[in-house]
Amino acid sequence: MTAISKVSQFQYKPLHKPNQLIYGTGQTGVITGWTIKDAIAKKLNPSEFAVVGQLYSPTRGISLLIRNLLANPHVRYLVILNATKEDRNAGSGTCLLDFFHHGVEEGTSDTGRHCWVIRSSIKGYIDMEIPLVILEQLRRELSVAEADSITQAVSLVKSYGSKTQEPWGTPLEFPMANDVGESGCAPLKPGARYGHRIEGRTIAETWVKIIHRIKTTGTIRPTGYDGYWQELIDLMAVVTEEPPEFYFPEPNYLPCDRDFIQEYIHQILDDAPVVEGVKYTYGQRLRSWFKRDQIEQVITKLIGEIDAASAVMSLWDVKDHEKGGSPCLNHIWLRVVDNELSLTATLRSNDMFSAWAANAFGLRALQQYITDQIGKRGGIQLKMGPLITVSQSAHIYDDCYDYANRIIQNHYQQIINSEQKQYADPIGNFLIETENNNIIVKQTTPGSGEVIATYSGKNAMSLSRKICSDNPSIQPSHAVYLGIELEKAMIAIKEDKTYHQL
Ligand SMILES: O=c1ccn([C@H]2C[C@H](O)[C@@H](COP(=O)(O)O)O2)c(=O)[nH]1
Repeated sequence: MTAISKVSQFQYKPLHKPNQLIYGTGQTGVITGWTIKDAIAKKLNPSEFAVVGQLYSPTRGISLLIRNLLANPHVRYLVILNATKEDRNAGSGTCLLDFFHHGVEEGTSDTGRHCWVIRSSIKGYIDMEIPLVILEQLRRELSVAEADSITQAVSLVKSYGSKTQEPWGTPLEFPMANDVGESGCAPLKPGARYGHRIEGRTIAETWVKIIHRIKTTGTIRPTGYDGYWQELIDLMAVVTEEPPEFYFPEPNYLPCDRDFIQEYIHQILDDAPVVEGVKYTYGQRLRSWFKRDQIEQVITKLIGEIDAASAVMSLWDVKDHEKGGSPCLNHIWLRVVDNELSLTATLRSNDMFSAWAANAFGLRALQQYITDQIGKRGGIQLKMGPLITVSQSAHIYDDCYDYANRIIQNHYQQIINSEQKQYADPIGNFLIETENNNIIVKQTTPGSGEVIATYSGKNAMSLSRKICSDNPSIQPSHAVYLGIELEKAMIAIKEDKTYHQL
């Protein structure tokens, strides 16, 4: 191809995942894995890149990426960032590089779908609807480079940005098989669609539980962005003990890191000028959009009236219906109970895999700021209460399913096991004894062990049912344990043996 001398502006037109990409007007596509796409985009001028996106899944994501590249033949360069351990673990960048270096062969996916299989040690598939000759052409026409750090990726993009080339062909689009996205990822278990409650000590722990809940019982629905997501409606997450310095697991399996969060917190706490074409920031909505500083308002409100149930901040503007890109975080409410300040945030739409953790860290920083300011200015020393998020559409996009499944596989059971060992059911404990051929159950408070209810009877099933109906929020593992113990007590009475609670 001949280089053209005039500076060109290209518009990237994605066929898939438009909402998850960052666009520029250049000719270089930048692909990251776990590294947040914004982390690289913010170091570039939009004229230097065509698109920046995160590729999570070699088995589903690469095919969509290739479809997008075929629809945008002005993209002549690719920079694939394989920077972190998580990027390399995921393997999607490596598999994509292998596609360009070694090509594909005909085969079947793990679920038996006929497809192109990438010649790579990592499983990666491309839809059969794309002809081989086109894939071969794409491999020839694009210059592909791997970067092992953000700095290297940025300098590669900048070096490509200085060259301008003609598009290698005309945009191409290929049919999608109907089953893409919907089949093979049906919820594993039936369950309620509305109003789940999840609690965890830290954001990291709560996140794993959220991912598990949505992946196992969420409903699969079209996203409106050429894809599918799995969704629960009105999912409440309660984070009880996130430490002030924030907890990041080692190695960090969250889709955000400390550096990203340090930057992100400013978007929530600090005002930002309104710039045409630039989306809202939460800080702007809170500090100035409505011509009021709402953060200041709630601090003043609570100092003046610590029991106020009206410490509200609103981010939704009624004009948001008139244009796209409305804020996902809409309402924040603060409440002081027993000298602790809780913060409840309502998000109309929440990407629980990629965005929730960052949203939660940002909100926790806001909660900390308000707690500190009430202390400093009002002399009222409050403890940090829980952070509560209510995610109305709580979803996981289909291109994150592979990662989500891996997170569940690697971390979920461990978290549940350690929780179950703590026997910390907020409804308290049950002390079981037998007396005169009766089972006696005393319910005690979790803290001081004060007896708050006594149940007695001969039948384990009736007693279990009564206790569960009186305590509907009993933890499932606690209920199971209770049932087993009551049954053992009943058998001991029948066989005239001594019963000891375990
Ligand atoms: O702070 C944010 C901002 C965005 N999103 C996600 C939710 C949706 O998946 C998508 C926004 O899409 P719309 O609802 O605006 O179309 O981004 C979040 O989860 N948190």
